[in-house]
Amino acid sequence: MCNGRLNGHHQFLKNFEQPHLQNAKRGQGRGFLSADLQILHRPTSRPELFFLSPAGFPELAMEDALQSNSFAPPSSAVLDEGFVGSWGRMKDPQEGCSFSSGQGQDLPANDGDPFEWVLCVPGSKVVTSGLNEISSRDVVLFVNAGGGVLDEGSSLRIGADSFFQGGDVLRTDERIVDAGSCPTTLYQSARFGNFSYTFDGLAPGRYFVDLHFAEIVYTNGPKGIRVFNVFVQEEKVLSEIDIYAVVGANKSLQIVDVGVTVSENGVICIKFEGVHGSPSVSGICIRKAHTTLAPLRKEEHLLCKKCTSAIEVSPTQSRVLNTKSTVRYEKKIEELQTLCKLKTDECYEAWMSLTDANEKLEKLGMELDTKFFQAETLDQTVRKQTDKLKDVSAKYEKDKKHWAAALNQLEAKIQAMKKEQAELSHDAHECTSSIPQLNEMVIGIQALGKMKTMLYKCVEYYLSDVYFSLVVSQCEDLKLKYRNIRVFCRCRPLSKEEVASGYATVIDFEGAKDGDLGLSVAGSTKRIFRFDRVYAPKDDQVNVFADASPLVTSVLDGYNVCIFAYGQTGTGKTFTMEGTEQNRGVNYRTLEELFKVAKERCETFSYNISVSVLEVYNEQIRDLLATSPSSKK
Ligand SMILES: Nc1ncnc2c1ncn2[C@@H]1O[C@H](COP(=O)(O)OP(=O)(O)OP(=O)(O)O)[C@@H](O)[C@H]1O
Repeated sequence: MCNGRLNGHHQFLKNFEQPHLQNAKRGQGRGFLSADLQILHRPTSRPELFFLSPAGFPELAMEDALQSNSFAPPSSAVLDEGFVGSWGRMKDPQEGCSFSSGQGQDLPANDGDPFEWVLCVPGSKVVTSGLNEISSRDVVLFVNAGGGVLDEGSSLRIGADSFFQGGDVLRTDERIVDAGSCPTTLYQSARFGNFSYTFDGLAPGRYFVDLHFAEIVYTNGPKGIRVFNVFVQEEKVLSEIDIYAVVGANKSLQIVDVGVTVSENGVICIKFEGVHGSPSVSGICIRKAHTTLAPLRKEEHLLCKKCTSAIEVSPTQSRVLNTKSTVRYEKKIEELQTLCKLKTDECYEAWMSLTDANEKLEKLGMELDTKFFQAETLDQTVRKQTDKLKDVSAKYEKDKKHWAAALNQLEAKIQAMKKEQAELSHDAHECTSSIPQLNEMVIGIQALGKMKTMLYKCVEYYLSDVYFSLVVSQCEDLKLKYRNIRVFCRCRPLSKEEVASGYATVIDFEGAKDGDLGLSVAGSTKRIFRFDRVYAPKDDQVNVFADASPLVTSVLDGYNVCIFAYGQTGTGKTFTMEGTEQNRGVNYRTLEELFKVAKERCETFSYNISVSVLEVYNEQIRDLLATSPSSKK
């Protein structure tokens, strides 16, 4: 914003004598209308122009002012203590003009803020672009903070870091620029952290302290990352210094001529206090002040944070600034108090909300515990069930193996039985075809036909002894010859008509289960007839077929079988063989059994079944299924 010191000793007028200012004074540049204009130019990479006019601020053509290269930068500028007038400021012409102005002691401000200042001891100054040669004669002590001895052939000898308490060491190999007469290596090391220096053994008197800084860690900033205060003999000499903000990284920054008085104890104590981040220092130089210092004027030095210029202000200006600062800080305090109340309210609300949330959380925690317990119980149950399942699975696997083995054995047995059956079947066929007595069997059947006649006679003549003996003897004879012939006797119950007519049964079924049939005729002794089996009236169709069914299986095994019913008219032949639809007789049941067994054996045997229906009547055979009358016989 402004360059050099405004020392308030009428140099204002002196500067007016300088050629470049005279040019401006004379208004030789286009648009300079006021003869009382003072132009201060800061020779930095970001040029800014600072205009002062004790007799009212002129209307300037800013572009003209910027384009005017006729003036050289002054080494210092002046602001008179009694200065009453106008000021103006113009920033960075490369980025476009911005302009502000003010009146009288209302010095140029930075964005409306009166001063952002960091240097606060009288007499000291900031050097940002290298220090002029330091006279080694004046140097009492020079330490390289964080580093070793620096000689480098110059007359100035810088000692190794000492007299410090606390802190750590920083180093860099980066190149340091703008070190001036000091060796650049001085700035390549630093002491940082929580530290202080106590220099002792000094003769009482006045000294100057120079502080050397460089930002070698946060080389990309940002601003504000390392801000700190410096105290010399408990007096704050630097307030909120931000090295990076002032000079950037790897560049020297020096605060020189910090005046200090050493008392009888011979000690200079320098303390560093971090505001943001850790403080750091690269070097400390203590020089003897040879001249008797004039009594300190109550002036203050200000440093613009943006342009790093040191500004020396008078007590009057300082008072104005202090008042403004006080007002500003009071306003800020008020704002902060309001903000604080707001935050307190917010905190209370947040606290209430937190309490509520805690209660809910506690409740949820209890629910969680319950759920956890339930889950544990379920887990145990599941584990038990799993164990049981494992047992069952193991048992199942064992049984499976057992039954698989048993099945294999059974299959082997079945195979063996099938083979045996096939052999037997084969044998049976051979046997059937080679039965030598087949003709005799036919004769036997014919004999049975004769028996029919005899039985008729038996029944008609109430079974006379002669016939009966004949039948019995012939039966015995047939039994001996043909053991496969069985004779069953079935006696039907008396019909309703017979009962109504007063008939009574003459048959005694006492020995029926042994195959004996007794006839009780009045006036004569009881006669016994023997059969393979006798069916009483109470025996039904199922009982009768139970004895016939094994013969059916014999048929499918290859044997010839003949079942026929024989008897007097009305004795129940048709009922026994055919039966009724609801109560099937032997014929139907035989066919059912035939098909059933044939189906069971279908994988082993294939059967052809044919049916013929014949009527034998009066020695005549008639085909009941014949379609034409001629083929009936
Ligand atoms: N066991 C029985 N139980 C009940 N009723 C029977 C029984 N046997 C036969 N009957 C009945 O007796 C009657 C005569 O029977 P069925 O017609 O079967 O005799 P049949 O010997 O065939 O006669 P035919 O030689 O004249 O044809 C029929 O009404 C029949 O229902």
